[in-house]
Amino acid sequence: MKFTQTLWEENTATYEQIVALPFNQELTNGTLDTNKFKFYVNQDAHYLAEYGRALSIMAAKSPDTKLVLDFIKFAEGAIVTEQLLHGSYFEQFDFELSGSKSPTCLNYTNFLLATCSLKSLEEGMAALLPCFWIYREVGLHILGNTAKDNPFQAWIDTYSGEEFADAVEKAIAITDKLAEEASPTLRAKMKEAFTMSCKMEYLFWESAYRQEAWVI
Ligand SMILES: Cc1ncc(CN)c(N)n1
Repeated sequence: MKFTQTLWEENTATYEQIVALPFNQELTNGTLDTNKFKFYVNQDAHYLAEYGRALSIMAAKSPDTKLVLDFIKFAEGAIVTEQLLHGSYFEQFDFELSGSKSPTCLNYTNFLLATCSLKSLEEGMAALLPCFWIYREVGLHILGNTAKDNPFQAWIDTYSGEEFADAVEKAIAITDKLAEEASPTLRAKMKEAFTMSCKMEYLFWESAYRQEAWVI
C-alpha cells in the first residue's frame, strides 16, 4: 500500500468529522450564514498568504530544480488562483480583508511555517498535504450533494475542479516519493505532521463557524 493511502486511512475519522461540521453541511445546502462565510474567507486570505510562504520555503529547500518548480507552482496557485476566488467573494459580499489572524489561523499557519522551516523536507510536505487533499475531498463531496443555485458555487467549483485536482495528485506523488526514500523514523514523523494538519483543518472550519475571537 502506498504511504499516502496509509496516511489517509489513519485520518479518515477526522475527514468524516470535517464533512459533518455544520459549516460544511450549510455550505453544501447553501444556507451558511453570510457572516460566518465572510469570517472564513477573511481568515482564509490570511491563511493562504502564509501557506504560500511555507510553500516557498519548501521550494528553497528542495534538492532538485524540478521540485523547486513544483513548489513554486503550488505557491502561485495559493497566492494567485485561490486568492482570486477570495477576491471574488470580497466583491460578491461587499467586504475587504481586515483584522488579524484568529487564534486558530495563527496556530495553523505557525505550525506550517515552523515545520517547513525547521524540520525536514519530508515532514514539511506531510504537513502541507492535508491542505491539498482534504480540500479536494471536501470539494468533491459538496459537489455531489450541493443544492441548486448555491451562493458558494465558486468555492465548490474551485476545489472540486480539474486544476486543483492536478495539484493534489502532484502533492500526493511527491509525498510518496519522499516517503519511499525516508527511514522508518522519518516516515513516523511524516505521519505525525500529516495528522496534526488534518486536525488543524478541522479546527479551521469549526472556528470559522463560531467566528472565533481572541478572549483577551
Ligand atoms: C485552511 C485552508 N486549508 C487548505 C486550503 C486549500 N489550499 C485552504 N484554502 N484553506
